[in-house]
Amino acid sequence: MGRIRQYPPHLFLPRRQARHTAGMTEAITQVLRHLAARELSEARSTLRHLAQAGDPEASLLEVTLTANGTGGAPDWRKAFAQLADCGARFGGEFADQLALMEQMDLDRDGYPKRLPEGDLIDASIQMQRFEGFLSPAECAFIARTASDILAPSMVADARTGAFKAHPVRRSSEAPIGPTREALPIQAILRRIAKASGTAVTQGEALTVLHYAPGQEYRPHLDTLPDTANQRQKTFILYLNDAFDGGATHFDVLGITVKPRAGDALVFDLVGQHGSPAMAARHAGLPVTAGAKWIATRWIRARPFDVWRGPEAA
Ligand SMILES: O=C(O)CCC(=O)C(=O)O
Ligand SMILES: [Fe+2]
Repeated sequence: MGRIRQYPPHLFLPRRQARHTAGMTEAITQVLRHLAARELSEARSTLRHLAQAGDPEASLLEVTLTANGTGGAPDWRKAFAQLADCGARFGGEFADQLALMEQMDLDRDGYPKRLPEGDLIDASIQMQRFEGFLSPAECAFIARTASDILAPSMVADARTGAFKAHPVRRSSEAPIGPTREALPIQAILRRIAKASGTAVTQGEALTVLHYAPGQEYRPHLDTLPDTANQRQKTFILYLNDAFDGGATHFDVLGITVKPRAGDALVFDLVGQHGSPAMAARHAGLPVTAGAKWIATRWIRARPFDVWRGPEAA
């Protein structure tokens, strides 16, 4: 429903850490200014200086941007080595992230050593469910990465492109932008890529969605009406199940998927000739009690650069 013409600015804001000195705060602000202006290599060199001076917040951001290739070539191995080094020096968030990744059985490039196994639910849109795709700690980490920037979901007006609230989509959401893609998040993005048979570069920013009681996402197609790089697949992560209602319902196929914490669901959005598959129409049914948390990765036909904007790639 509607085309997403621009990302909200908070997509590019890192989650702030509490501990740093006044001088460091000023320096980090400089980095944020570079990022906002898309001066990515300038941001990286300022970060390098700060990290060398021993600033943990700058180091954490540098690790993230090194791994996802912001302002330079992506380098998981270098980023992981820096995270391990900071974990030994600072502990805290660095050590927590390393501990989370120790449970993941990753290869040297951050990919899972084994392919997650899915169950085929429907062959016409290659719908597969993965049981236990995420651990409880991973679910919590994803939700926590975006919980401070949740904002009401908006839909772009098809005529003017202006964002506005719309009853088709009543939820809160927050994209996990490139500055928030801590290594555990990037490892999960690689798992999603492997499970969906796509490249990690094809994904849009992983988006956390939160539904309060009464909220829903009415039947819709995830394909975009006007794009040169169409969405091919939707990958949904169910982060919790302590709520009533809120199933994912495919009205054309007559299939209802009951959310279970840690499960994942993937399905094709387009048919053989690249046109939208009506069978993929789906809804997030109204939540009747509790809060529903999911995260969605929409996967494009070709590489997609979040920094360059939704339709630049
Ligand atoms: O909330 C759901 O179960 C479906 C979410 C959805 O349609 C989407 O993220 O594209
Ligand atoms: Fe959807």
